[in-house]
Amino acid sequence: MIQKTRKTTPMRSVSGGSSGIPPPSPSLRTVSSFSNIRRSSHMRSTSGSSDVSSSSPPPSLPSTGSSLSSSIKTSYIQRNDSVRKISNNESYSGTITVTVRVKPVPHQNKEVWEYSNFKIRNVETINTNNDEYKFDHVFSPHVDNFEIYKTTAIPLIDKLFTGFNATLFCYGMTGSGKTYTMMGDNENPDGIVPLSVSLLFNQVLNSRNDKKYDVILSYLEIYNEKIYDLLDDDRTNHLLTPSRFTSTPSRLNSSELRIRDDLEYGVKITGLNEERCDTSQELMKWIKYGDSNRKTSETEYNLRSSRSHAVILVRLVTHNVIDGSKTSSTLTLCDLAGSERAAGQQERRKEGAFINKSLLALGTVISKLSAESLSNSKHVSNPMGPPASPSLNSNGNNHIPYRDSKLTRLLQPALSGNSAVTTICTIDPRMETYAETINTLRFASRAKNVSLRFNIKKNLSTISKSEVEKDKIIKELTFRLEKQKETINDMKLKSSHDTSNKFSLDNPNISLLQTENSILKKKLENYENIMNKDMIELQDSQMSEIIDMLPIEIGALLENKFQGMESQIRQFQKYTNELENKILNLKKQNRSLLNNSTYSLDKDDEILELQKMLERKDKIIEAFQSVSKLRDRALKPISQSNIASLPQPPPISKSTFL
Ligand SMILES: Nc1ncnc2c1ncn2[C@@H]1O[C@H](COP(=O)(O)OP(=O)(O)OP(=O)(O)O)[C@@H](O)[C@H]1O
Repeated sequence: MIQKTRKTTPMRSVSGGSSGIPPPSPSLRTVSSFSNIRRSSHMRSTSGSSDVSSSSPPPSLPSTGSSLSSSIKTSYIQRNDSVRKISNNESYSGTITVTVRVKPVPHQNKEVWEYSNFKIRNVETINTNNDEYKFDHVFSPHVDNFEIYKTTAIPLIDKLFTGFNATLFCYGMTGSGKTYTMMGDNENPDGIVPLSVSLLFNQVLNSRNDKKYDVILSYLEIYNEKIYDLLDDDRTNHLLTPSRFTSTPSRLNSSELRIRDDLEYGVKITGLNEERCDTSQELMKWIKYGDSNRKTSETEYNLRSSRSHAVILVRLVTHNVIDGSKTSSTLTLCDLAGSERAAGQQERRKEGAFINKSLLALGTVISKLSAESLSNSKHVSNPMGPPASPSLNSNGNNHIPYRDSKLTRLLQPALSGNSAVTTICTIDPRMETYAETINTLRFASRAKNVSLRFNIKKNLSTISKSEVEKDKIIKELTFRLEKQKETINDMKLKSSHDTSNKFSLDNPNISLLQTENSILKKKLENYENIMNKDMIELQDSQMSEIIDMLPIEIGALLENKFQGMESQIRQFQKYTNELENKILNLKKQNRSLLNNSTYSLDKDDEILELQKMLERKDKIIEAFQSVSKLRDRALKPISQSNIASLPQPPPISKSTFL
């Protein structure tokens, strides 16, 4: 495999001196946590000191290349002034902060924000024809990004600096202004993301001397229910083609990342690149680089619509110089893809289906959390009622279907209460989008009910020694594996050019390396399995993902086949049990006849004949069952969503059958 070509700059320690430790391979991927990414592929840090290997974006990207590769990085940025002090065990609890932003429409009367279908009553209230919705803030169309940033993002950055995770996501139909809110546009480039990044670095640079900070960026997208790294170098070469912003799938080289549960951090994304940034400009260049990798195409309502959910993760690691403690908090900024009606083109329809499916999953999660919160608050407000249970909703059902989509899996830690959460719901007020507006308002009002169930905990550094050691082994093995793959490739290449056939493909050196390589691979898998404590669960979820990906007809067919088989097996078991009993009885009778010296061989033949006959009948029953199941299926297709919840068939033991 060809090694990635990302450049590295010399490492520097806190004091500015070089550590002498070689930088990790830029192709190494790390295991990162969504809510609390705990390692950087380009940073090694121990308490009090750190060795940094910084990297710059690939040189092929003109806007990000030269200035970054030449920039000198320091490991920690000194603080000069005070950041609000809070104790380490302080916790925060609250509800999701919900704001609604109405997109301007041409020729709108700027005095009265009244549309044919709804009215902005005041800064907190929207009235539709039938309902009244209350939110934390309602922004009229004339309000600019800066105002929205002040109300929504500044409080989150404050939280971040006091050690809490903070999450902000934009939700709304396609073209309603999510990307505009998050990133701005060419005319107004200041969206929430650049403004927040700038504030964050401002705080870092003006902080007190007793704290040092690392700011580490990851950027991913969820496209068609797959997670991709937007900072992945592998994507650049083939993505920098004219087709980048078309709907042609362009992920030939980039690999899908896996998400897994993690006891400590909620969820982790394996292999996500991390970039340590020292300035807001540097961080924004990486984000722009990631944006250029993001999937966009044209929808009915947006010429350049985001076809993926984009998630920016900015991790702030705070090192307390005085007591040596380390706190890590993550700012998560999500620009979700917009919901839309079915598109004409097949590729687009598929994208739309995935987007709608994941937004539906998010809606369901929010709805369940909302019902749960309301139910709990009723219990709390009624002292005579049953005690509030944080994990049960009004139906006594505590299942929140986070696993129904990658998006909800990613947001699970935040929505389960390990982060302060703000959502900005954007609406396009035109009559033609009324149905979507109502959907968005309903989503927003449910989100408003969600109280973050558990107190949001600060993330003090608690990585165990064994975890660190395992990580180290995995890194080393991965590195060796990559190196050996390279050597094998080199040797193969040489052998194809070498007329003396010194390096022929059956060269023992190559075989030896290949064997060694497969052993390394096994070792690596083994270690990854050890790390991956919930491997079985993951495999289950992978299975259900595969089922989810299947076209609905195949899903329904499989489901019917499955049910048919299940029913047949049950009937077989029952039937053969009866047969066994009959035959046992006959044998008993025969034995007693034998004892009475009246035994006849005819009886044995009768039993055998009976067995054969029953076997034939089994087959007939089986055929009947298949036909009847197929008929049932044709008459009443079963929805795909039932597939996952089907019970497992009873175990079949050979002895059950004759
Ligand atoms: N508040 C606003 N003021 C001015 N222009 C806006 C505003 N909101 C959106 N727009 C413009 O509307 C168009 C669509 O907006 P945007 O791309 O942000 O929508 P979106 O919700 O991200 O859509 P999608 O889900 O399809 O990606 C853009 O040209 C954007 O500049």
